[in-house]
Amino acid sequence: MNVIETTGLTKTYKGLNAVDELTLQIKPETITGVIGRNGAGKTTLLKMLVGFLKETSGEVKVFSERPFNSLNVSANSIVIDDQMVFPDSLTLEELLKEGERFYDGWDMTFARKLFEYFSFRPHQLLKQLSKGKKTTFNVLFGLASRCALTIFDEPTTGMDAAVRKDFYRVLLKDYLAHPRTIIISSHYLDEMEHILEDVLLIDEGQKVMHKPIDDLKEYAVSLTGPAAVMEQWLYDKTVLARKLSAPGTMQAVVKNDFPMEHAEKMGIHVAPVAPADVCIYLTAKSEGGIDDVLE
Ligand SMILES: Nc1ncnc2c1ncn2[C@@H]1O[C@H](COP(=O)(O)OP(=O)(O)OP(=O)(O)O)[C@@H](O)[C@H]1O
Repeated sequence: MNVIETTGLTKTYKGLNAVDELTLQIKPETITGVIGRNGAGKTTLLKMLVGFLKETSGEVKVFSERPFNSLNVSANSIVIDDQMVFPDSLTLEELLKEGERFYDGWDMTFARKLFEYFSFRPHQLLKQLSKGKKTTFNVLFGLASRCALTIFDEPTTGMDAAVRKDFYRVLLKDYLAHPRTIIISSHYLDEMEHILEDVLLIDEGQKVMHKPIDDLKEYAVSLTGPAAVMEQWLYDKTVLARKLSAPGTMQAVVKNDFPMEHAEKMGIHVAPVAPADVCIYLTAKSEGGIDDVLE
């Protein structure tokens, strides 16, 4: 049975559908990346999944229950984001103890190992930490909770590259040892694609695609060749983007649903397109880029 099921899920703010008729299913024991441009509706969706926000219409079920006001959903899920609110007066050590008290699956040994590895001190207060260290503590808290549904919303904001790398590594290792349903919303798909099983791409509140990461890796290819040949070749292809890359040469990104040898025979060079780039092309607002603004 699915851990998450939504049908026509919608959240409206003053006439704007932040999440718009979203229908989706997430299986247990998967790591799903939620990807989308700024304002796509990621946070709004994630907050509805854990019952922080009430849906405007449609249906959302988590562990077969409507999350809003559900004690069962709140005891078995956690959202890690930069708006996590912990009591100001508690030390980091006391916060770990609160985590242990609240979450049945909390692993204090694991929490303390991470605590030591990231050089936290027991008597520190969260508000005294730097931005990156605060995020790291939040992530530690989320990992140690071992919640059946663990959601990280932009978890790496403020972390330096080395800590981000550690985070992906410890998340994957801990997930393999203790499988659970994990959702990560992030703008860094390229950094974390190796830990994902599925990708949910949303744009303007709607689902653009929900696929295994391996399918996304093969979703599109980049073609480069003489402009005249390319023009002809592209007429029956699904073109995600195209541009003249040099005089007489055209580059295009197209859906990978044709035999590549045909293109190569025409003198067209075929190259893979990274999943992060596929997501950018699929949610691009127009054919141009920032350079057009400067012209
Ligand atoms: N409390 C609110 N009141 C009014 N509009 C809101 C509110 N929260 C979010 N929105 C709007 O809903 C849309 C989706 O916002 P959301 O925060 O879910 O996007 P996001 O994909 O998480 O964006 P980002 O990547 O920038 O964090 C945006 O247009 C945002 O302005």
